[in-house]
Amino acid sequence: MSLLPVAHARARVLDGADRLGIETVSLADAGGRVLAADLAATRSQPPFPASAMDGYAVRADDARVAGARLRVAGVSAAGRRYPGTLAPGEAVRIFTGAPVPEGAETILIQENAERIDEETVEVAVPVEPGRHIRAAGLDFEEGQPLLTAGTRLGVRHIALAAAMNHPELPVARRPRVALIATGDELVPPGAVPGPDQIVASNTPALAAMIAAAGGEPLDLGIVPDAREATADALARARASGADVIVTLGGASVGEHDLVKQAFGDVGMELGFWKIAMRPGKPLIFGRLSDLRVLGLPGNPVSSLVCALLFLTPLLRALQGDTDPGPWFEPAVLASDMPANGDREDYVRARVAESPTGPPLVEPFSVQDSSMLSTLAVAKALLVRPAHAPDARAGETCRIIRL
Ligand SMILES: Nc1nc2c(c(=O)[nH]1)N[C@H]1C(S)=C(S)[C@@H](COP(=O)(O)OP(=O)(O)OC[C@H]3O[C@@H](n4cnc5c(N)ncnc54)[C@H](O)[C@@H]3O)O[C@H]1N2
Ligand code: MOO
Repeated sequence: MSLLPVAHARARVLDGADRLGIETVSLADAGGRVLAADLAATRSQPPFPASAMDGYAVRADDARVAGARLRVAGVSAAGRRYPGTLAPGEAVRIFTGAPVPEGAETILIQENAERIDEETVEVAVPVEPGRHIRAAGLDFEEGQPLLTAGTRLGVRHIALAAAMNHPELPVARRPRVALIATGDELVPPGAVPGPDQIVASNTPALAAMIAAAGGEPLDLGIVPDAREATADALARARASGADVIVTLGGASVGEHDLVKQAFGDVGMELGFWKIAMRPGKPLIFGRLSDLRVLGLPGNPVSSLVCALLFLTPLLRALQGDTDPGPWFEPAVLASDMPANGDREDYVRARVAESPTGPPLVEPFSVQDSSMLSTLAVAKALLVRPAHAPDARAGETCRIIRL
């Protein structure tokens, strides 16, 4: 049986995935959330012509020659404008961000002026018209649409939204993801493992990945390798209000790999099982009415690589993110690579940046899917397409940054 290609598998997981709902959050809570509506400026910025420098607001004709003396008629400060109109021969002391008074046409910076006394300033270096004045609306105009629905809000977007005077923002509801670890051998971090046991590392890793992708992880603990216990955990996951259920382990073909059967027990419609990917071949995907269910392989690297390629794009799509990833970049092979088999390979690699072109990528020599120590220091996954012929150092390739 030929295995399902990775791109087809991802298309099935993402099929119909759309924003789940909208809620309003304050700017302070908006970081990392996905904007759910287009946002227009409620005001122009700056709302008035503003000085970009500390100095003197003057008429253009009054500042053309060095030595000209002007009468200081008043002060315009940020937040408190000079109320009058500048007459010929007058200057107004002005500060950065302050409204430029009526009649003023340029700003003489204070380094180029000499204050003679309380009432008089002298032009030391002449200044051309229009210097250091920010026109009203230079940054943006009232009504201008500046942020679009589907944008994941970072620091810069929050700054802009605040400047547009939106104290709260409509954002996508966070998808809830129930996590179920399966395996008789697993104990939670911090417990004392028995002689045949290991620490379940996948749940905390997945929880961190889910949170970083804007989701809400719900840890439903570890269940033993038993079909009923797994089906029972799936029922609990459904009852918890999860949007996505993720199981960890038990996806493969051994007698203790019961997840697919348990999915069947609770009525899951199978989307696929087994894909042309290394690591991650036994990945399971299905649907339980509105819920999406991903059965990730238990090997820690397989689990995390599958989550990176399938779960995080799904979570982003469920927030209406217009660019859900994964994101590939060009790179250059630092060493030769053998021909690839029938599974698309995601190879842990080091990356050396190059000042002149794409980065150089160097695969780790050992790629066992149980090894978290190399995953932790890898900077990228090098993507080798299925059936790729052998490749030489210097050839281009694609990577996913970690
Ligand atoms: N005869 C075959 N055997 C296997 C095949 C196959 O096609 N034929 N596929 C292999 C591949 S590829 C993978 S990947 C693994 C995945 O198997 P499972 O999803 O059933 O995973 P488990 O057997 O439950 O566990 C595998 C491995 O990972 C450890 N594990 C499990 N859960 C966790 C966790 N939460 N945290 C840390 N480590 C975990 C577990 O102890 C095992 O060592 O199957 C191959 N076998
Ligand atoms: O595909 Mo498994 O995930 O190779 O180790």
